[in-house]
Amino acid sequence: MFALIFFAITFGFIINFIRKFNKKPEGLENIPYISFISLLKILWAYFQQKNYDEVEDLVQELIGGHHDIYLSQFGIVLNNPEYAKILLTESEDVAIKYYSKTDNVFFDKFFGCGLSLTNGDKWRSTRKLADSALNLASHQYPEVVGEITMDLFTFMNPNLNRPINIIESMRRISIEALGKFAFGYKFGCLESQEVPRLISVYDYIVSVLGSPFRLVFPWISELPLESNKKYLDAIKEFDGFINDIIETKRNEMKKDSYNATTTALSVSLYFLAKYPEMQEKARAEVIRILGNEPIIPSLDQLKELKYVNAIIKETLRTHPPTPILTVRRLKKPIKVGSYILPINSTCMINTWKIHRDPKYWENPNQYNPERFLSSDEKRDKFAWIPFSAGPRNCVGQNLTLLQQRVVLSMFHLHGAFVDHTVGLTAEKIFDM
Ligand code: HEM
Repeated sequence: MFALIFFAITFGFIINFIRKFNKKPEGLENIPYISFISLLKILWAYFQQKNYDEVEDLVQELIGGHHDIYLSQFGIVLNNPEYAKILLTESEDVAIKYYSKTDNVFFDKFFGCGLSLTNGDKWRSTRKLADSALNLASHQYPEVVGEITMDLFTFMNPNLNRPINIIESMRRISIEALGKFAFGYKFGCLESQEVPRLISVYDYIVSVLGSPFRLVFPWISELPLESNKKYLDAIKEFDGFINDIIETKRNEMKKDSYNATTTALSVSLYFLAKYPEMQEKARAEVIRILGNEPIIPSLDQLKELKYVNAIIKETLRTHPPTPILTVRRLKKPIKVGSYILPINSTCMINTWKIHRDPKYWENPNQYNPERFLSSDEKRDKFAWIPFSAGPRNCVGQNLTLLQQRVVLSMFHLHGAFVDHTVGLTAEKIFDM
């Protein structure tokens, strides 16, 4: 009897839980909706390690085709450049960046209160400082990245005619560039094949943070589990390490910024290896502007590399490292198209979908840098937003673009490279 009552209560609790989560919020009835059950299907797809494109196709199937807007358990997702423009250009009085106080202990513990996570006066003053510091320093950045790329070639030299792991190499460059630039510190990633301890700790933290289950059930992080303790210890170790390098710069850097540059560079190199005709065209441009000697390009020379730049832009279009961006909480209702989004809504922008919208991009799934070369580009400015836009756009945009131009051009000067991979795709690199 007792067991029966227990079973009935538990069953009732589960049904109530599902009904509560499945219910569409009031005021948003006209927006296509991903129910809790559908969300479980999406989680299942993640669990099966489906790539980003496949998950997006599943979302589309679940909401019955392409929609400019849909509602999920995490908030309202905008898939349209005009809607993105409205949200991204709103002031803080209307749409506030929604990270500053999450309920996710795990997230807050790692990201602390750095520039990307603050709002109001604190954000304004830090952003002003960061903008001018990065602007000033960006003149030296090509030299910094160039020297590190030379170090990479020396590091690779013994294995020159053997396949190299390009993602690992780009990662080593990006970490060293960040270390040298931000802290004047050498991590030693280009001295030994071993992955430095700091990096393996960082990878572990990111893998826990990225777990879809923790996103859906954030309370898991509050439980007294061994895995939670391990995570908190890893953060202590990571922060301790950074503190040891230099105390004051700790919170100024966006801790995941080097990852985005690594992904972008790896995807570009993958496509260049896959399409030799593009590689040839890029190499011809690099040799025309830099000559045939292994040199570090100057800022002026980098500006002239139009085709290399188009490759970088096309990669950031097809594989934007932040595919869903800018979570905002509405402090006042806003109107996008025919929809009124109510106060307190959580909104985000689906850059991945916007970058592949056939209304703005011809053959959107085709990798084609040429589309960025034509001078009569009439496309909506908000159809290409890998760095977001408006006041909260990426502060490191110029820096990463410089780094990518330097590395790609120096790779072309170093020699031809071919695709040695079997079954690797840009999607797989992107999901790594
Ligand atoms: C390919 C490389 C990169 C991409 C695609 C990228 C993308 C982005 C995006 C989309 C945002 C807005 C995020 C949001 O609102 O949700 C952002 C913000 C930010 N990024 Fe980047 N980023 C890159 C590299 C970097 C680098 C190298 C740095 C550091 C030097 C950096 C520092 C920041 C900071 C501090 C913010 C927050 C700005 C603010 O809130 O005012 N990023 N980035």
